[in-house]
Amino acid sequence: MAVTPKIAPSMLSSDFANLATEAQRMLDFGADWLHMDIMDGHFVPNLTIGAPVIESLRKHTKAYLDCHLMVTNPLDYVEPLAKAGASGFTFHVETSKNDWKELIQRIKSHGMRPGISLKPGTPIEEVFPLVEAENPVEMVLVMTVEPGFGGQKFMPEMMDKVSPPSFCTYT
Ligand SMILES: O=C(CO)[C@@H](O)[C@H](O)COP(=O)(O)O
Repeated sequence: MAVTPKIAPSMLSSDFANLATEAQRMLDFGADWLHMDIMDGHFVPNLTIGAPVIESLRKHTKAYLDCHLMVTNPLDYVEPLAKAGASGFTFHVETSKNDWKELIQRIKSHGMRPGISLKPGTPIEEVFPLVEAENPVEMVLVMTVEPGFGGQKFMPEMMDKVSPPSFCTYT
């Protein structure tokens, strides 16, 4: 199946006082999606944006808002982010061991696209059940940095998680 790469720059390094302008600049440079890093200061030691910022940005762009939920309780964010206009809702496998089926169902029923993310220390096999499920996620976000901050050094060893053998084994 041919996969078309998409460019989804993280807005984490934006001037948040001018987010709409920064977002348009990314789109003018050819971004397909806008990657929105949502952090709760609990799952990761940083606090960024939430539904109100997504809602404000949605008033200025029709772009795909690819929300990455670095939060301990992703279920709490489904309805607020759907109402705010989020397009994608990617949660972490480390925070959803027991309720990922409900999460996927809720995300989809609220009109958003479910994705799953995993930290560098989490084996890729942990997300296979969510990819293989009858009602699966539609994207896997392999973290190549520790979640929580921008500007970190790329971890090339993470590429083993996205090499064909890992998924060929799965498929
Ligand atoms: O989730 C994260 C970091 O927690 C990623 O979205 C990127 O690490 C954002 O930072 P830069 O791309 O600016 O380094």
